[in-house]
Amino acid sequence: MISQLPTPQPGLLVAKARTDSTFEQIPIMSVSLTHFPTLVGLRTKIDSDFTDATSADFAKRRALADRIRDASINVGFFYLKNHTIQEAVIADTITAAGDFFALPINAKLALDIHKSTNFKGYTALLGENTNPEGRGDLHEGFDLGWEEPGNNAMSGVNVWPAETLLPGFRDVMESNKRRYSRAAVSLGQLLFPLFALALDLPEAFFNDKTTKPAAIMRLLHYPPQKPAIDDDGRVIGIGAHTDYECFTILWQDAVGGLQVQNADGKWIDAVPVPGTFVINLGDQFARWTNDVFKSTVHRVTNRSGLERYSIPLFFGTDYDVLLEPLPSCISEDYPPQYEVVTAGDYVKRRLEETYAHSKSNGD
Ligand SMILES: O=C(O)CCC(=O)C(=O)O
Ligand SMILES: [Fe+2]
Repeated sequence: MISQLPTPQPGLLVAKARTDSTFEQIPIMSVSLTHFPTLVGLRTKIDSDFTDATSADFAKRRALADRIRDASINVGFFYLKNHTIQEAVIADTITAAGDFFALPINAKLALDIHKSTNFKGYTALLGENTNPEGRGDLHEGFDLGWEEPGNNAMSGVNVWPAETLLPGFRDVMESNKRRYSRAAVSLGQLLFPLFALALDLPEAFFNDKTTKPAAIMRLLHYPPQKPAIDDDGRVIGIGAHTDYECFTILWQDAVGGLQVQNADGKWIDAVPVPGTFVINLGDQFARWTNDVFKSTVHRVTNRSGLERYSIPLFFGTDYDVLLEPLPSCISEDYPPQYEVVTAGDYVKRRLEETYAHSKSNGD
């Protein structure tokens, strides 16, 4: 495979990186998508207080990218507001998710993710074990992706409940007007140039590496956790983990429970901030940046007594892109930390590990 990296600027970012990520708060960024008219289903929102992610003024884009770099180096998480995904699209998606999870268990298990060859479908309570030291995660999920032709492990068709069983569910997830995933993928495509700038790369650096949005979307439902179920601390909503792709766009409801671990091991609450998404970096970026950008450990424990819903959408690069450390993230004193693998092989391996412990469910 041919290396796609630009001319080396050895060590540049290593020098800028602070590695003592002892953050106590998660920063809030704003993007205003005033120059992004092609997005389907999005409202254009103008807020002059905020730097425009697609401003014609490079200095504004640079300033936003600098803040994103700071968050990426020191926290690995930030909130994004002024994202312009319509509240109605989010609301429709969450209502449909609630209806799906309210189906009888057998109807859901008919779509068990273990039956799928491309990691699509339903994950039962305790079906996933995100932290290998855990005993299973106390959430159920439904995974879908982009049905674009492809020949890799994650591409291919989605699975759906019968229309008679759950009228309108597929339409909400797929129709252009109501589709959350399309809007969120567009938002992700807006973020890639900012991340490139944050890495002192040409803004178009990721364009030819993200030609098929390798985006997996999940509907997640966390029932309230009773104390008894967590006696040994090994069953929580989602066990401590890092995400696998470049970054995640996460919508969370107002219930709370997401926590992010800083370098002291302290768990910082990612409290729900109305009107925002949580953006967090994943392992693909950590590998590309030789850990200069942090793929920060996080978990969810839902002790609210309420049902919690969230929608993560994971953005990776195309399957065959090599996760090579950027020259700016290597120095003589700081050599490459990871073996070079393709983005797709990495994600596939992590997905297989995540579901391995419940494999017999789908047989
Ligand atoms: O539900 C959440 O808030 C987080 C979900 C998550 O971390 C994941 O799916 O990787
Ligand atoms: Fe995660």
